[in-house]
Amino acid sequence: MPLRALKTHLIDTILPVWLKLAFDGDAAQFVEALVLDGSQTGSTVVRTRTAARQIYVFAHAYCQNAAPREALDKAQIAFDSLRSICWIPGERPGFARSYDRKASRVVDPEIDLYDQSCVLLALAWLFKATGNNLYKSIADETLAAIDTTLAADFGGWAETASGDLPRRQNPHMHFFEACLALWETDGSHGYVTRAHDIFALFQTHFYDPKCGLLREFFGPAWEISNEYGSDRIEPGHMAEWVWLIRKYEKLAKGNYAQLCSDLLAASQRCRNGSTVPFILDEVFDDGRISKNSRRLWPQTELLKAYIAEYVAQNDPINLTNARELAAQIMTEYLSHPPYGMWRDCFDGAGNFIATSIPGSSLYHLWTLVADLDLEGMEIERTNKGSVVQTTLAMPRVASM
Ligand SMILES: O=P(O)(O)OC[C@H]1O[C@@H](O)[C@@H](O)[C@@H](O)[C@@H]1O
Repeated sequence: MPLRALKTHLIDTILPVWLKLAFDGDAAQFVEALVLDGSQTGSTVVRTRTAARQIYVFAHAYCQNAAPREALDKAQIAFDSLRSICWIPGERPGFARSYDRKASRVVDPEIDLYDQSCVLLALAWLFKATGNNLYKSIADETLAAIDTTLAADFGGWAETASGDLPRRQNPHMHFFEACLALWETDGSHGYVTRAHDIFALFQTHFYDPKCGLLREFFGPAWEISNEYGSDRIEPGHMAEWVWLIRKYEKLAKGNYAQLCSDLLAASQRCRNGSTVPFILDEVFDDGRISKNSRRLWPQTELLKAYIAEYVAQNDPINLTNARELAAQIMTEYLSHPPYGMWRDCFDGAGNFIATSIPGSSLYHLWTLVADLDLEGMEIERTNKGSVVQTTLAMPRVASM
């Protein structure tokens, strides 16, 4: 029962182990990454996005009754510390991109839409977990900062305050994710409007219907050109959009079944051989491999897409794919020492090549199981493979 095993492993083992090993009590902050033996002896620089994502995980897990003891306290302390160090007030406000958790000083003052988005996601769930209106008002302040500091021509937001190129879809995707979370947890008009705006941007610029692919990089007015790297495609993001669009579809009461099915098929094709269950980190739009490696996070996004498609369509193929991929993720990425950690990256030949255990992957693992309602998804089989419980009940997705 691989989906159940994965969910159990995440909640019973990975969350408590990570909370214990990756929270630096002296600095009141999570780490960017652990070194391969599971210790904190690496760099003390933390990206705002990584800190915010870990805060989000434990706040959301608290709401799902899945959090270890002290998780919400640590998430709140970490948010206080993040805000006190990284918030840059003034005419162009926002959260700085990274800081040194030991020295309590900003390292990279750039204001990046990606970081603001991860902070908003954390705030949505801190607000939901605690009911404290302070988090809601900081979310509104962050949204206003995005509109002020990252205002851009040609639709969407500038990805950075300095307006560097190429333009990127990825920060907009995470802004979309945060707006959906705030739509669900708070329902404020501003977040609903932004979610619609970003989805419109997806339809007009990010998704290229001519080739059925999601573009990552663009020119200043969303031009598609190899000069800006528009030929580089990330299969994990195509799967991630499937999961997000299925969430949006429910909130906005739309129907994007064909789009989701096309995106998932495009993502699935990006493998190094048809028998390999894992997708690659990056390919070119003509199918050539541009990065012959596979991190953990694209695999969790592919699994989320299979599950989202199964839940939306009750399509047994997606359930079979989900179970098989869950089993492979457990075996390849999650079953090695140090206990409760993950192996984050492999090369094309299957060699383990990660040099750290990045905290950003905890977010991908958690979002995989957060809404996973196993009822109807795991069927007991006898040793001979005959099905004991024969009906595939339509799974319920836990509401927030
Ligand atoms: O590369 P790090 O920061 O570990 O992030 C892990 C990945 O998270 C995903 O959500 C994507 O947005 C990727 O672009 C990103 O690479």
